[in-house]
Amino acid sequence: MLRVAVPNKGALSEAAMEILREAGYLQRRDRKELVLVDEENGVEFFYLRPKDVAIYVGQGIIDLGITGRDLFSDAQVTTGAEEVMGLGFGRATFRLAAPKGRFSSEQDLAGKRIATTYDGLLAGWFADQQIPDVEVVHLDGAVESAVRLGVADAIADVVETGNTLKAAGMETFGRPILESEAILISATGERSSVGDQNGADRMIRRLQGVLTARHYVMMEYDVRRSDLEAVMAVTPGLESPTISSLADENWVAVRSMVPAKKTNQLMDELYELGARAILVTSIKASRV
Ligand SMILES: Nc1ncnc2c1ncn2[C@@H]1O[C@H](COP(=O)(O)OP(=O)(O)OP(=O)(O)O)[C@@H](O)[C@H]1O
Ligand SMILES: O=P(O)(O)OC[C@H]1O[C@H](OP(=O)(O)OP(=O)(O)O)[C@H](O)[C@@H]1O
Ligand SMILES: [Mg+2]
Repeated sequence: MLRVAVPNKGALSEAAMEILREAGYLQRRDRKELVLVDEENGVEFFYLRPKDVAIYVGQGIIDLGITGRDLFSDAQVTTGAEEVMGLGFGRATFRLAAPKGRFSSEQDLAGKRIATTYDGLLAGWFADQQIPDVEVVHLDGAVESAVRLGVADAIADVVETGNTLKAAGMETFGRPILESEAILISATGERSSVGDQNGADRMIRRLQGVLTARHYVMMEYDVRRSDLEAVMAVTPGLESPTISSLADENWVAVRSMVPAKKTNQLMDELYELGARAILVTSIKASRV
């Protein structure tokens, strides 16, 4: 049976269960359940702390897991697990911050103390940046208070809306350290490998299908044959658009998948290139 780790609480938990449900897997109803067996799909789900997911997968105890890119990097599991794909939710940026006006670049942090819950990730980054004598102070949360309370000179934390920093009178500075989102990781290599490779491949395909359905729409329109080349350049589709003939042989119908975010911009462009009867429908499910 395929073994899959899912965050049991925190920022990624609900959305992780939602994407798995959308992909046709059974998920727990009760937040206290630690394991759930989906007999029909041959998958055993383990609800674990998001930070621990990389450790279980890296040791080959679990085949696939959902975690944050920042958490994966922080766990420093350099062998035994790898990122398979971004899952498009739980987006946040891991950044440096300090009281307004105090620092302007990461280079200002030589010899300073930086508080964070992600000390593995941060220490690795400072080493890469060759900024000397930085002391990384590990805290378990509420790091925004660390500077005011005198335990650090600056902090590094995940920023989503920026509201928490603003409320604490702080601002980000320096280059962003990591763009994070929820990711699917897989066991790899000698020490660990996926037990049920077919089941894993199927789950990856299903999740890719959910992402396509979420991020693409189906666009259909009619266009004169003579304008076909121009409009096809605007909606090339994932592989190639479908062209069907119409009763009027000077016209054709085109069907193509396009990024949902670009819907209106593309409709404007197509209209200006002569396309008419432009229709957009959402995709409920897909296997690409
Ligand atoms: N607003 C947010 N706050 C915290 N983490 C976020 C946020 N948005 C996205 N994330 C991502 O969620 C993951 C952190 O989840 P985790 O469950 O450890 O944090 P949490 O929701 O703050 O829970 P906890 O209360 O245990 O700190 C990281 O990958 C992080 O990038
Ligand atoms: O940019 P924002 O949208 O404000 O979100 C980011 C904040 O949310 C998280 O804290 P959380 O509420 O999880 O508390 P914690 O520090 O105890 O983890 C994170 O650690 C930041 O503090
Ligand atoms: Mg938190």
